[in-house]
Amino acid sequence: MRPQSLLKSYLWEHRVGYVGSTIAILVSEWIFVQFPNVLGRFTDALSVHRLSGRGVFLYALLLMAIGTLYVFFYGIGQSQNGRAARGFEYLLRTKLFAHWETMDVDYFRQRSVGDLLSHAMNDVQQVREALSGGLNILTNAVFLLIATLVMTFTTVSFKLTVFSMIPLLCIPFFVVWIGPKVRASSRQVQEALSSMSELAEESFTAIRLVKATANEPIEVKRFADRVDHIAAEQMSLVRKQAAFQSIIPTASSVAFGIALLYGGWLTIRHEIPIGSFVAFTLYLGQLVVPLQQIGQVINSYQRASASMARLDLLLQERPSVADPPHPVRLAKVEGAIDIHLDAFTYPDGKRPVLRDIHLSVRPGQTLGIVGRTGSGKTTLVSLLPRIYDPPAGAIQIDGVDVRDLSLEQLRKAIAFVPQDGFLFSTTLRENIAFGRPDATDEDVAAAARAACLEGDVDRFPDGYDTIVGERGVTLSGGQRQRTAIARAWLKDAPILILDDSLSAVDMETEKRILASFRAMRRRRTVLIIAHRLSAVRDADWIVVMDEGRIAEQGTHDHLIQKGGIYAEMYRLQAREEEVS
Ligand SMILES: Nc1ncnc2c1ncn2[C@@H]1O[C@H](COP(=O)(O)OP(=O)(O)OP(=O)(O)O)[C@@H](O)[C@H]1O
Repeated sequence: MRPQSLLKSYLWEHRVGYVGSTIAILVSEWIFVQFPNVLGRFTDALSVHRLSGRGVFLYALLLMAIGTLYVFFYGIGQSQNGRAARGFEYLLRTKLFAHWETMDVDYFRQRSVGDLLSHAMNDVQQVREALSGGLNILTNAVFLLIATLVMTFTTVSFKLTVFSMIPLLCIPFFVVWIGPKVRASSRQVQEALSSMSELAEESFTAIRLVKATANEPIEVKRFADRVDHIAAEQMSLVRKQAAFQSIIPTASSVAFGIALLYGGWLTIRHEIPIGSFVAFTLYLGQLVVPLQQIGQVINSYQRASASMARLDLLLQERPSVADPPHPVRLAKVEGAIDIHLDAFTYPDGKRPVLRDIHLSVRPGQTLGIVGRTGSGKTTLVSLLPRIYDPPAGAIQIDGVDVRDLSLEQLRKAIAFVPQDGFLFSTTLRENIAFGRPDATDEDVAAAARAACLEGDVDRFPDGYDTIVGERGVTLSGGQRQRTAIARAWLKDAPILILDDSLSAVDMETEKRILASFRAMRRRRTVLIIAHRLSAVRDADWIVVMDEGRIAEQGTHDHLIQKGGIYAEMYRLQAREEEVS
C-alpha cells in the first residue's frame, strides 16, 4: 500500500478523534482571541475612570479564566493529535519492516543497512512531526488568523487592518520561492546522515578486524570526514531555513511600524478609542504567531512530503523473487532434486557464473560439492531455495520447477546452513529454535546433541539461556557453526544444505555430526559443500566444480581412481594432515 493511501485510510479511521481535536483547538483559539478584546475594554473603562476595585478584580479573574480554558482545550487537541500521529509512525515503520522482509537478498546487497535505517527513522519521523505538530499548528494558525482579522475588522478599523496587513502579504511569495530550496537541502542532510550511519554500522560490525589491524585512527578519520560533510550540508540548510524564517519577523516589524504610525494618528484624532488601539496592537502581536507558525508548518510539510516521496519509492519496490501466480502444491516433499542448468548469471553480473550443470539427486541421497574457491558452489545451492532465481525449469524438486512452488512450501522443505551461519544476539535456545518457536526444550537439546554442541552447552554458565552476544561474538567459530547446524537439524526438512558449515570443527566432530544426520529417523537429501574432502568422502555422489562447470563427478573411489582434480586435492590434503 502506498504511504499516501495508508495516510488517507489512517486519517479516515481516526476521523472522530481528529474532528474532536480540531473542535477542541478551535474552541481554545476562540477563547484566546477574546483576550485583546477584553484588555481593550479594560483600557477604555480605565481611561474614563469607570472601574471600581471590584471591577478590576473581575477583569483579572476573567483574563485568568480565559488563559486556563485556552490551555485546557488546546491541551486536549494537542494530545489527541500527538497520539494519533505516533500511531501512524508505528504503523508506517511496521509496514516498512514487513515490506523489507518480502524483498530478496539481492535487494539488500545493493543497499546499505544505514540507508534503510535512515528511512525507517528519519523519514517516518518527519511524517509524524508534520502530522502531529503540523495539524495542530495549522488548525490553530488558520483559525487565529481568520478570527483576528474578523475581530480587527469589526471592532477596530477596517482601513487600519488593511494597511498594516500589506507587508504581511509578501510572505507567501517568499515561501514559494525559498521552499523548494529548503526541501532539496533537507534531502541532502538526510542522505549525509544515512551515509554516516552506514559507516558506523560497517565499522562496528568489523570491530575485530579494525582492532586486529590497529585501524582505529583510519576509521575515526573516515567517520570525521562524513561528520564534516553532514555539518556542511546542515549549515547550508540552516542558512536557507534562517532566510525562510527571517521574512516573518521582518514583515511583522514593518506591519507594526505602519500600525503605530497610522493607528497612533487615528487615536490622536479620536477616530478610534484608545482601548481599540491597544486591542489592535495586541491583535497584531497575535497575528505574528500564526504567520510564523504557518511558515514552520510549510517547512515541516515540505520535509514530510520529501520523506513521503522517498517512502513511496521504497514501498513500490517489488522483490524479483516472488510467489508464482498459481503455485503448484506438493502433498509431501520427498527431496528429489534435478538440475538442468545451461547457464546462470547474477542479476547485475556480466558473465555466467554457472554453465552446463546437469545433476540428479534421489530422495535420501547425499551429494558432495567440492571445488576451488569461487568455482560456483554456493551459487549453485542458492538457486534451490530461490535465494537467487534460476532460469525457468532449470531446477526441479520432486519433478516440479522450484519457480512453480510457493516460496513458503519451497523454503520450508529446505534447511540451509549458510557459510556464515548467522546468529542473533539472543539466547542459544532461541537461536537453535529460530523458525520453530513451538520447539520444546527436549527438541532443542536433541538438536544440540545431533550437532555435537551439547558438551559445550553444559560448560556454559547459563546453559541454553546463555546470551550469545551480537552475531554470536561470545562463541567460538566452531560453536557458531554447530549452533547453526542444530537449527537446521531442528527444522527437520526433507532437504538439508550445508554450505561449508563444518569448516571450523575438527575432523572427529565433523564425522559425528554427519553420522547423526545419517542416522535420523527420516532420511533426508543432503547437499554438502566442503573444502575438506573428509566431509564428502562418504557421499553417494560427488561433483567437482571448476570455473562454474562440473569438472568431474562420481563416487570418492571413482574420483580417486580417475586421478583428476579431486585426486590431486585429496593427495594434498592427506599430506597436510600428515604434517600437522
Ligand atoms: N551476488 C553476487 N553477484 C554477482 N556475482 C557473485 C555474487 N555472489 C558470488 N558471485 C560471483 O560468483 C562466482 C562464484 O561464487 P560462489 O560464492 O558461488 O563460489 P564458491 O565456489 O562458493 O566459493 P567459496 O568456496 O569461496 O565459497 C564468484 O566469481 C563470485 O565473485
